[in-house]
Amino acid sequence: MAEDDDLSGLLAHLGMGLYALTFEEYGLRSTAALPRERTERDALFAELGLTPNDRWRLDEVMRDRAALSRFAQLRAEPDPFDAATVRRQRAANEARRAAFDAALGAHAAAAPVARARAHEAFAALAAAHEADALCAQPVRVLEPSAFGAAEVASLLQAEHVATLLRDGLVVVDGALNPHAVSRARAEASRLALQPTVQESRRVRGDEICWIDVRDGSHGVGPANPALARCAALLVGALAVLNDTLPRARARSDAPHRVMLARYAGAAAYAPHYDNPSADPRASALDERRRREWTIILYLNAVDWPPERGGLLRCRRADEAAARVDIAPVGGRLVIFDAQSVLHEVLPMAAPRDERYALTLWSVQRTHGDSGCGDPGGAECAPRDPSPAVAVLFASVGCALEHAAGSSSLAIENGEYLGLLAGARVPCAHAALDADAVLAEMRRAQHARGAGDARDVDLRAAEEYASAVRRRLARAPPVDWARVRDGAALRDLELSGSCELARALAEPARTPVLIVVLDGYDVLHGLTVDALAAVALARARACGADVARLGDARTAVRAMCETSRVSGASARRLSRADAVWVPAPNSARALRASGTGGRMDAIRELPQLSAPSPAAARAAHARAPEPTRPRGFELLSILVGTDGWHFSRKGVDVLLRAFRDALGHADSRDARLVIKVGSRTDAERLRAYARDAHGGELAGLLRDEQLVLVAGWQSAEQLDDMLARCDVFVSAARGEGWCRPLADAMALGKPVVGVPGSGGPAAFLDESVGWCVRSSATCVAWLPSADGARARAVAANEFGEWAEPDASHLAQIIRRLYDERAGSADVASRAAAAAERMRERYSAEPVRARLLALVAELAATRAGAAIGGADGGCEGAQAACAPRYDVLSV
Ligand SMILES: O=C(O)CCC(=O)C(=O)O
Ligand SMILES: [Fe+2]
Repeated sequence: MAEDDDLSGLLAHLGMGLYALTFEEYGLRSTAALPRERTERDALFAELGLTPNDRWRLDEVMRDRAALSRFAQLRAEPDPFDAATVRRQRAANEARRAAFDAALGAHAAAAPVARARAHEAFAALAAAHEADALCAQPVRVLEPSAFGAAEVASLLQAEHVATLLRDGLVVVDGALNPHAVSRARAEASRLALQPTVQESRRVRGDEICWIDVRDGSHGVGPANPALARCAALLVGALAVLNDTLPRARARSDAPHRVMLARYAGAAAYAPHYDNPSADPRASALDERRRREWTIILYLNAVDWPPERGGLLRCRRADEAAARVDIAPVGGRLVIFDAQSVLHEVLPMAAPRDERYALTLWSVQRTHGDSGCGDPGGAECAPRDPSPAVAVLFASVGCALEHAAGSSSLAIENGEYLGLLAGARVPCAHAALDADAVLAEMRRAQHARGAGDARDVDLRAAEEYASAVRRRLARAPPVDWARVRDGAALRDLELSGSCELARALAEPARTPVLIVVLDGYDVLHGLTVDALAAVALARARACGADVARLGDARTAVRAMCETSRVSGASARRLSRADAVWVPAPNSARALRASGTGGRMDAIRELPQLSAPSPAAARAAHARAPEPTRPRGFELLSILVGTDGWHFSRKGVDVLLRAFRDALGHADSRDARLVIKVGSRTDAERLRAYARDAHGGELAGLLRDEQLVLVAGWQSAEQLDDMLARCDVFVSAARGEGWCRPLADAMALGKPVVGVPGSGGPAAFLDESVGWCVRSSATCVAWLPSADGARARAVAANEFGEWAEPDASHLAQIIRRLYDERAGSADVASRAAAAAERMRERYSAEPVRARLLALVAELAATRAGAAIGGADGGCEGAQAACAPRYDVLSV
């Protein structure tokens, strides 16, 4: 009965939550969803074993509720916008509400079914998170280090390896002397460790950080020599193991980092496999699937008795009965098969006790990896050749943005190219001519006839092309050398003798050319087909094989800063074979915009946030200073201050919150530094601060608390600005990603941001920064910088973005100012931020993701949809005919 009660109680209590998720699954946006109170929700989440990521998703559902109540208010308020817009908005909201109510009715009638579905949905969520874990497990394959191997060789004997192969597990004691163990433990106890975000505390109670095997450093922190020595021991153990394994057994590689874990008191780790390949829910993309051996070194007292607890309990997969409990004795080395040994960590007896372990997971070699020690050996049997892929990044907007003084597209293209080139994938970059693309659009339309022009908005394309023309005429030629990783772009710029053409000419294999276009161009009116045709013509002009070009696949890198884009833009995007977006909010926005068939090929490709070593050092030198002789600096970075950018970046909210928090006599040493685009942008913002709201903000200018930095800043200068500030803040309403926020986190800066704005929800939460509360609001160009109430937009066109809570932001700013002498909380969130960014968005994980996407695209037949229900092609014709005619330009 208790169970029944439990169930119905849970259902009554959770019922709405379950509905919410089910609705979301159906693409319906729900209102009444989860318990209102945060504590209640947290209890519920804990009960369901949900991770913080799940919570974000569910909280988003909650925000929908806020959106609807805001719409209800709108109805009562005098029209803030023009009457027709509001009428359209209301009609859309009524329709949404009606759809929701109908669906709610249907689901209420089928509560048990809903519950079962919700469980499925949770399972799917869990699986999705494991896919996300791809980003959390970067792998850089090193040559097995010689350091440590010699000492390990005498330790790890042939009989140990025999035991390992027989039982899947071996324990080697005394791998490290007690003195070295206690030095490493002392270093470990000084590091800021964090719970993992993937698992709930119930599954896994330890706190961890990743240690660089070269110098024992953690994030941007200093080297830890004793830990480095332990890491070298682990790497050495792997090298010896590789040397001793029989020929038939595959070798595996050392990772570039090892995991330090601390368990305190009752913290435990539920039974699991370190390599989840056998788990049907494990995502195919989960990098943990590549784990071969788990090698653990314990850093505890050398006389740890079993009664003290904290035992590692292992079971072989095939012999459930053969259980072995291993005490975490200092200097003890445990090696086991990551795929077949089920194991758990038991709690310790004393609540205040602690236990440290350093773990290395060796990485299975994949097809095409180099480093195979014995080319004739059985483990080196020939494998499937990797597809011969060449990748061309082509963009109009890249040059345009550069000309406008903002270089983010150029930076990103440069970075992605750098990553591909580093993996020896032939690639190139082409800055396209907007007028050529426009001409191709006209030609194609003429050829097709006017009937097929649904998504072709020639007028928008013409406007865009002429904006590009005007801007480029005024700007100096693109100087790639000034762009971060510009060298990669410059060297790879498509030119007379290009590597791309050579790769495509390779006769032995069928190469696949993947053209990556910028969503920016497509959103502004250019079509994927026309962009691709011009890009391919460029490739042809430098000697690429025409017949093979026609089979090119296209991917568009796109992001959305609102919860929808126009239907026409979305349809244009959906002409690509895949759309790569930085974060889930863009995927949701595109799906919500009715993009049609190919939109199941939306994939996440995060941006890279890898600070230059100099910036990382500068930021680190700045962070722990106990006193701040030069006051307190809050930094924000904007693209521009025209109505759209001003509103989107929440500049009004930021200024107000800063004034409320720190515009007082006791905090005049605080400055808000805002980096804007051009000098005009700076002037506009200055005028706003002087005049808006009856001059309430003017004091910030008078007291020099508001500092504006305008004009081109090189990547180094931007890094330097980020490194120098005390806190980075974004008050944005809508973000596709928010690169400056991500970069500041990667530098280990305390950051404040608005997860509700979209992109930042992918990487910002309370464990790594400060989150400003927000509620959903319809997208409108709110009061622009020049004071005019500019355009309001039909909610149906752009949907919603976030309205940050200015008083909450002010509270956070004040608190960070008060704690600027460096509280443990500030330091630990900042360190966790650096670690998270390194785990997910440094070169290795982003490269792995990019390569996986390229491989996925290459594996599809031309014209076939990726990831579609049938996985087949859209029509026989599409599958057989080359997708593109190649122009002769
Ligand atoms: O610390 C241990 O004994 C094992 C920890 C573990 O199983 C893991 O981190 O995967
Ligand atoms: Fe484990």
